[in-house]
Amino acid sequence: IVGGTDSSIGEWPWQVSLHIKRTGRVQKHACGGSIIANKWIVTAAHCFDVFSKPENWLVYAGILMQSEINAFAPYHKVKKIILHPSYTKHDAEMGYDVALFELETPMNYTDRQLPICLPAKADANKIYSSCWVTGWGYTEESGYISNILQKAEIPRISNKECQSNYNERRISDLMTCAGYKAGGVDSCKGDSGGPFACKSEDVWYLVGITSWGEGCARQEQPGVYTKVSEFTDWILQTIQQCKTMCKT
Ligand SMILES: COC(=O)Nc1ccc2c(c1)CCCCCCC[C@H](NC(=O)/C=C/c1cc(Cl)ccc1-n1cnnn1)c1nc-2c(Cl)[nH]1
Repeated sequence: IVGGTDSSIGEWPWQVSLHIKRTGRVQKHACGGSIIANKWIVTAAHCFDVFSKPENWLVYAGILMQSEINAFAPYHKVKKIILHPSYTKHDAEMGYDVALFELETPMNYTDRQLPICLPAKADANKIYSSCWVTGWGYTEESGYISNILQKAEIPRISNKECQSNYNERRISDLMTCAGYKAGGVDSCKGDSGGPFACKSEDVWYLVGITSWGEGCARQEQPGVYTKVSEFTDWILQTIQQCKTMCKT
C-alpha cells in the first residue's frame, strides 16, 4: 500500500497473508486474501499463475506484522484452490480475477480472525460511506514488503472515469476502480488478492479484490479491483453455503 498508515491489531480481522513455500527456499509473502468462512479464503486468481499447487501455500491469519511469522507461528494448509472458470492465466486485466482457497482445517474465529461479509448482487451500485485497502505490499512502486499491515482510505470512482484513465484497456462491469485523481495513495506489489473493504451501517463488505493497475499511486492511474458483488453467487454456490449473507 502506497500512502497508507500502520493498522492496529484486530482492525482488519479478515485480512490474511498467503505465503509461498518452495523446497529449499525461504518462504515469502506472495498475496493478500480475505476470510469469508471458517474454511474459505477469497483472493485473486492471478496469485496462482506461477505457483498453482495447494501444497506450496501457507495461510497466516490473525497477524499484524510479517515478523510474527516464524517457525512456531500457526498457519493453515490449503486443501483446494478454485479459480474462477472464466479467468485466463497471466491475464488479470481481462477480469474474473477471483479465486477461492479451501483450508485443510477450519480456523476458529477470534477477535483477530473473523470473516468479512460478501455484498449482495443487488448492492452492485450501492454507495458506501468509506472504503479501505489493506495489505503488506510495497509502500513505494519500487520498494519492498511492509512489515506492519498498512491501511489506506481510497474512494471508488465510476467505471466511466476509470475507463478514461485506461483507454487502451477494457474496464468491464465486473471491475471496480478506486483512486485519487492526484494519485499518491494506492495498492501496490504484494497487495493483490487482498480486500477492498467498504463499511455500511457498521457492517464491512468485501466490495473489491486487489487486482491490477498501471504503476502504483500514479496520478489518473487508479487501482482496478475485481467487483465482488458480481461474483457473490459464484462464491456461495462454490462453497455450497446457504444463500444468506453474513449479518453481524
Ligand atoms: C519478501 O517477499 C516478497 O517480496 N514477496 C512478494 C512481493 C511482491 C510480489 C510478490 C511477492 C509476487 C507474487 C506473485 C503473484 C502476484 C503477481 C502480481 C502482484 N500485483 C500486486 O500485488 C498488485 C498490483 C497492483 C494492484 C492495484 Cl489495485 C494497483 C496497482 C498495482 N501495481 C501496479 N504495479 N505494481 N503494483 C505482485 N505481487 C508481487 C509483485 Cl512483484 N507483483
